[in-house]
Amino acid sequence: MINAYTAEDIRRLEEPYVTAETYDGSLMRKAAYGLYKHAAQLHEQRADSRILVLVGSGNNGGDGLYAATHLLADGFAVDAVLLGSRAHTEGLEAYKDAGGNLIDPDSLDPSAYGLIIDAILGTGARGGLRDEAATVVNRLRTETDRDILVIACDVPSGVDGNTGAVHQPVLPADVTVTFIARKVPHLSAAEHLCGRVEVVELGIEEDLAKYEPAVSRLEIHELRQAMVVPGPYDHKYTRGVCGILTGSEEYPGAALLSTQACVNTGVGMVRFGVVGQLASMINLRTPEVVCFTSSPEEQHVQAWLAGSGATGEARERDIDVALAASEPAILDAAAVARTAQWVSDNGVLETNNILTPHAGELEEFLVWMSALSYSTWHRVVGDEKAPTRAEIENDPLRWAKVASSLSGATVLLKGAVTHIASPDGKVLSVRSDAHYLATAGSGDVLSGILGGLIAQNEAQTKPAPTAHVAALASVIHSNSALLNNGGKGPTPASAIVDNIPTAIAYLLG
Ligand SMILES: NC(=O)C1=CN([C@@H]2O[C@H](COP(=O)(O)OP(=O)(O)OC[C@H]3O[C@@H](n4cnc5c(N)ncnc54)[C@H](O)[C@@H]3O)[C@@H](O)[C@H]2O)[C@@H](O)CC1
Ligand SMILES: [K+]
Repeated sequence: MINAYTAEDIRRLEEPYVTAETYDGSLMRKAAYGLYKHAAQLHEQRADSRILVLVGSGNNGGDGLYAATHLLADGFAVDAVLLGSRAHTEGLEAYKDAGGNLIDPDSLDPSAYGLIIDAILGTGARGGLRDEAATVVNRLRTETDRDILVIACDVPSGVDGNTGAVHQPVLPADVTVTFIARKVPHLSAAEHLCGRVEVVELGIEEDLAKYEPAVSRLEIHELRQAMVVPGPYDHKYTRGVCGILTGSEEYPGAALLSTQACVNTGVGMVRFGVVGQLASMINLRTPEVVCFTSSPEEQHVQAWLAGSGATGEARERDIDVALAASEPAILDAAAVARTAQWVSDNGVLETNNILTPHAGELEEFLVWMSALSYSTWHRVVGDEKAPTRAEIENDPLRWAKVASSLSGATVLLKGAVTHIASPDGKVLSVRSDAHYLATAGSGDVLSGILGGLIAQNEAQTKPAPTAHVAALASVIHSNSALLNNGGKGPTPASAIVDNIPTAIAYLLG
């Protein structure tokens, strides 16, 4: 498991060391040395060009100035621009003593540089870049699209170290060098702005045990543990049965995609609750699916999937059956908002149920929760109003956690970085580089994969933790898209579905 902590917790961890009477500045020296080493290595790709260091007023700028001092000693051509109201005194002195050059922001010529060290704001930032710093970064942003590499010190400046919220303008980094441990932005909303993350240890990492990670990422061996692989004595019922109540006459595609995605996970059987004319369509596309027309309560399944493309009264009843069932349910699309009403009438769900909203659906869910379950809302959120979609997108970690806490269910909040929050407060994230995934139908495929994987786990005596299975589903979804032309071209939902078996085979190694 790879863990990330809030900037606040890391500051708390450092505090006793940096405020000790005997403190000799060694933490910053180690941090700056690590930054310098990575900068020198990255600069190899831009040999013969100059290095520009953007320096802010705090210790992040101090790291930048000390790293620049090391680079000067190695003979690199370095310029620094001071962009804060002041600069780290000893760092600036060391830089000047080494013959370091300070340049005026107005006379900055971006074309001279092959590498920028972004040391304007770190974990002490409040809000985004302002004034001259914002102007300079805005100018450089257009250049970095072309040919300048960027190394961020701790976090790309303008990114919130506690939440990952992005306050533009931000220089997207090729590499981010952070200290002690990853911070929230490195595994959350701002991850795509951080580039490759390098952690430099400062010798006080043992103290991390005193802090809870804010967000974690599963490694490949942990993902594999959540995958149920059949053995010689398995048969279709030991492999899990997933009951699917998706699609409608209005949206038949959601039913086609979710059932086929589920079948492609290797689940023992998919039972599909028919509405209208869906049976023939489903069976033409995926003959493996077993359709039923009786009440879902009469079916024996290990997991339910409901909500995707579900409109009309029959599907509304189906969503309520899935919510009330003792088996775990994947509650997608229309079922997300319905869950808010159900929870206010019946109390919270079990952890093994999974809500799978995108930010817009989560907004709707939270608006309903704040209106229908006000006392619970107040206990969890306080006096704050329900967030807008934009606010959720800027702090997905927090709002996924809130939704999980309010509903009792596991919440998988979809995005380029997907967050999976459990009611115990733990959050996993999954990064996807398959940006072509953002198309209609893609979510139906994810819900189908999730239904298949949950059903397979539930058929075991010891199922993997729900959040781990959700993370696995998200990874398989993204990898299935990447398998389509390496993710470099469009990946319609149908193409993702077709790649699921191969993505699973690759993941299992
Ligand atoms: N505490 C330590 O000993 C260590 C700190 N380290 C570095 O120090 C950084 C944290 O240092 P600081 O606490 O000084 O914080 P920062 O360097 O992030 O900056 C804080 C300074 O910027 C100002 N500021 C805050 N928000 C601003 C905004 N939006 N626009 C303009 N100015 C703003 C503040 O008034 C303050 O002067 C870390 O990110 C890391 O790079 C490392 O050297 C490791 C050791
Ligand atoms: K920075």
